[in-house]
Amino acid sequence: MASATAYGAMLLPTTTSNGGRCSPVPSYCISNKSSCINRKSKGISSVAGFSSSALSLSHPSFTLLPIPSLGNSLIRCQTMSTKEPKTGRNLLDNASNLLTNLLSGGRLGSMPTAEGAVSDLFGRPLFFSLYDWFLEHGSVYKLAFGPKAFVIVSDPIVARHILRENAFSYDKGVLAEILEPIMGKGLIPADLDTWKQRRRVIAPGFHALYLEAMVKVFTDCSERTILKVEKLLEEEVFQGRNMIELDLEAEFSSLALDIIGLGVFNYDFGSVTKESPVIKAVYGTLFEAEHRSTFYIPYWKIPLATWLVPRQWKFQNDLKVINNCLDGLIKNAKETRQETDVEKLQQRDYLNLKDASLLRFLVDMRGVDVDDRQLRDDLMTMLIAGHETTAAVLTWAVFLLAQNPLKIKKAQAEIDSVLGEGRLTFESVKKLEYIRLIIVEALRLYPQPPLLIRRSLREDQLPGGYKGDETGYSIPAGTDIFISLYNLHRSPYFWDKPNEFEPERFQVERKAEGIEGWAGFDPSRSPGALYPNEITSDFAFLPFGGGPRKCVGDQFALMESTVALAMLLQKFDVELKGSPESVELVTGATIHTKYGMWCRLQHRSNC
Ligand code: HEM
Repeated sequence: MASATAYGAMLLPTTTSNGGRCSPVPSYCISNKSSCINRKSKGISSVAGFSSSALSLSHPSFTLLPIPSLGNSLIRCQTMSTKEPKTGRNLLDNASNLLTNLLSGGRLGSMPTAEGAVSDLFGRPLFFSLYDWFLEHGSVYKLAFGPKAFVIVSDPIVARHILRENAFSYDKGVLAEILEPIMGKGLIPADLDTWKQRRRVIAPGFHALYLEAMVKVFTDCSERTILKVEKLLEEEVFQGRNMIELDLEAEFSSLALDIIGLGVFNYDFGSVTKESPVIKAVYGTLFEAEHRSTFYIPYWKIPLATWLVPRQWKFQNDLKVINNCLDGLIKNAKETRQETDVEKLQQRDYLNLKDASLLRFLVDMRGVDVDDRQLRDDLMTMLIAGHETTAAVLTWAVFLLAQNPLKIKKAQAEIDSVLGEGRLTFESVKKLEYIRLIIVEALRLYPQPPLLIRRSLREDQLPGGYKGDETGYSIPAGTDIFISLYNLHRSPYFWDKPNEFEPERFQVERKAEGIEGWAGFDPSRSPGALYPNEITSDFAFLPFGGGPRKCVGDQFALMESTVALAMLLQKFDVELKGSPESVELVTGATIHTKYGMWCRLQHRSNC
């Protein structure tokens, strides 16, 4: 995915980069959105070549702005500030920066300014530039880009102010504009009044017994993936080979789709093993959402575009297929409604319910007679929000692990001692501490989405943050802000060895050491939490955002990823098919690969 509009990205071409590490010569591959769409392939490539059909992913809660694609240098050596500053500015750049200052940038007063050149969008990944500018200008700076200015925030104190302390002075700006045609009044793009009503109803749906029941859904679905791999391996053994090559990103995408369908509306897409018109429509919709987020003009608003532009026509058809499917599920749930108080709903015997889904919970809640349209928007939002993000976390966790065989062994040793050959349960998730930390460390290095988007509804005074202006920065109403989770999670001020894959880091307290206004990282600050979060890190670690708009599905997604990864490593050894450098990255709402995460899998050698 890519850049700046719908998911925050609006208007920029996607850049791609190699995902390799420690290669001396960075090389960037820039391509337009459509060519950067992920490929979903079913099956294996036994030695070379892989077949693929189009797929794309996106978590709609966010997305990026004129965005950032990861520069390979970002990934390379997992460090970022390595490139020569760009010096040459062409006529277009100068004109565009002049416009910026005239039209909007000037209103941001004394804030440090990074002058983005329009040519940067094409010449180097903007994401890489955002990190460089952070190191150069500090953790709150103005990015003057063309006729627009954006404020880039890479500091926990400032992020806390925007997301929690003054949360209702901000909305999702351009992100909401792009997602509204797809998600209607779902939580992400909803207006404040609708959001308040629906959040109050949806959040209690992710209660403890529901999550416990979901662990069974996670294991059942992961088992299908494991069986599929086993079967493919068996076929290879017949041919005298003991390993297969598989695009794990595509497999995780199917797995996450099956899980979200069952968990949210009790619908089995069965996408691990088959294709269907509904599955195709889901991927088609995600593709369009991603395209919108990266295109220069809101072409979908052009009168008659729906009828005249073939891709718009297809998009409307895809939406219709999904909506029909969701409408059928809603109708069925309403016909079998058993109205119950929330407290009683939360105490149902979820492990033995035929339908433990969130839809059932929402429909059965007493006193909430929500119309079908709103329910459909809620389901669509969660389908999109919960799918690609989780698939991406698993993909990057495997990418990082595959480069650290010792950490794979350590993870497998934990799995053996907790599970042996046995089946995973809710109780075992609690014991799989190292696997859980691998998941959060993957989210630290590859946050999904890498940026959060906000627009100020009124004038505000941002804090200066660490090393910033002591008096802070005043911003006018209408300021577009990007909280760069990527910068925040790799900030040298808040993390030791920020670019290294070190799951163990979360076990150790990190004192604030003179950083005024930041409480440091302290695992004991959130007693009982299974995973580090924005509270334990005081907003230095924000993979699910923070404050009132924090992700509602965070525990669902974390447990899902923990289960899927543990079950994979319980059975198989995994390595990358090619070098890490050959994994090209594409960014947008989430960070994904250009051609898939091709891995070699074989039965474990050490069990
Ligand atoms: C690893 C997986 C996931 C990640 C990294 C993730 C990340 C996020 C982030 C960062 C936000 C906040 C966006 C903002 O402040 O602008 C968010 C919001 C949201 N997420 Fe997730 N998410 C994940 C999985 C899920 C799942 C599984 C669901 C539902 C089943 C879900 C549903 C939502 C919803 C509905 C919101 C909007 C909340 C609101 O505005 O009240 N997400 N997510």
